[in-house]
Amino acid sequence: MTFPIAIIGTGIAGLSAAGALHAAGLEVQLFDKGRGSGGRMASKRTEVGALDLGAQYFTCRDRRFAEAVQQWRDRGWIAEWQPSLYDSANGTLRPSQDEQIRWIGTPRMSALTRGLLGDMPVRFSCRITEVFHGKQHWMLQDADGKAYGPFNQVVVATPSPEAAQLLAAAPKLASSVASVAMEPNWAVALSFEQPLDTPVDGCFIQDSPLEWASRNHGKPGRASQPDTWVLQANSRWTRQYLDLVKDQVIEQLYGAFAEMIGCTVPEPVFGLAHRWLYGRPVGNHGWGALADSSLGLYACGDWCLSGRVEGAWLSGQAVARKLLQHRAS
Ligand SMILES: Cc1cc2nc3c(=O)[nH]c(=O)nc-3n(C[C@H](O)[C@H](O)[C@H](O)COP(=O)(O)OP(=O)(O)OC[C@H]3O[C@@H](n4cnc5c(N)ncnc54)[C@H](O)[C@@H]3O)c2cc1C
Ligand SMILES: NC(=O)C1=CN([C@@H]2O[C@H](COP(=O)(O)OP(=O)(O)OC[C@H]3O[C@@H](n4cnc5c(N)ncnc54)[C@H](OP(=O)(O)O)[C@@H]3O)[C@@H](O)[C@H]2O)CC=C1
Repeated sequence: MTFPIAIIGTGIAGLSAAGALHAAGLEVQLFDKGRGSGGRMASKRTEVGALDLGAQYFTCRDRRFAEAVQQWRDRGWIAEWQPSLYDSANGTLRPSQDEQIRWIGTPRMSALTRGLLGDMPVRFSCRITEVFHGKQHWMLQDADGKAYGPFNQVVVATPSPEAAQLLAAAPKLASSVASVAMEPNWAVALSFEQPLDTPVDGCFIQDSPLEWASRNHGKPGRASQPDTWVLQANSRWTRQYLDLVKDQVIEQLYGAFAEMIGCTVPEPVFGLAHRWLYGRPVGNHGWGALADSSLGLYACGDWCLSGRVEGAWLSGQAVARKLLQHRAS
């Protein structure tokens, strides 16, 4: 008997895998602990509009990814962002324009994952805590003790530390997954009553607690928002202040931003902090995806390739290929 394939995680990796399996005629069932899709590409809805607190944009180097990106653009899910780019090092702010094409979801980052999800079946606000073998097939259990299944295969598309726990039924696979550590990042959004008097749309930052700052409302589709900026702390600073209360994180990163941006920065009228506990994988791996195909357990995510949107999407494609090849063999 055939049962659906469970996919845990509706970030870009999980949705890439789900789309490829669905296109191959297989039935999938998605789960996510979040209230919507996107994971680290999600946008937070706030009183000042939807804010991209995770991925800021994505670039495209792989030919297969380039084809998908063109389709997404044609469907209106993404648009090219042409920021006025700067860099800041040793307190010096300089223009740093380049030729790179940068894409963003429009009118918010999560528009892309909403589009990819389409009408595939999904259960949100459902934190899976266990993947276990029933009589013959895989079952899932959530944090409330509710069971789901049976499933023929399970694809775990979460950050590596969460995936390692879910894959405990395949110890060798779980130990490979657990070998990829992930670094945290604090992200802060600040809104100002009047637009800041600066030409900067995005800035790569060194020698500061911050590594990136960008004008959220300057991105395509977000013009109706007040002047809102997203600031991202580097992993070193984040590790040091991992448990700082949010108000203090906002205050400190506001201070670092005001020092860096080179114009008067009034008190913000809105501030929000978000901690990404598993923001960025340490190192790049050329794995594509990992699996114990004989057991029917699979894993994908940015941590299998590069810690970027493109790496996550490619990993989702790789896991789907592995699964389809095993079914065909
Ligand atoms: C602050 C920040 C800035 C970034 N900026 C960029 C950028 O500018 N450009 C770029 O290319 N990349 C950027 N990245 C990286 C990019 O966001 C990721 O590489 C990519 O989104 C990862 O996708 P994923 O599907 O592998 O994982 P995720 O997006 O993390 O998706 C995993 C999903 O699994 C769900 N999940 C986890 N555990 C469970 C569970 N137990 N049960 C159910 N669901 C679960 C989560 O809710 C999540 O939706 C950034 C990341 C961060 C944190
Ligand atoms: N958890 C995380 O915070 C996290 C952040 N990530 C950031 O994602 C972007 C995307 O990386 P990608 O390789 O797709 O884009 P870029 O080519 O734009 O940037 C790569 C790095 O190259 C430097 N860079 C690029 N353009 C410029 C420029 N015009 N001026 C100066 N520097 C530029 C910059 O690195 P450094 O700051 O010099 O170290 C870019 O970071 C990228 O910003 C990641 O930091 C990815 C994953 C997780």
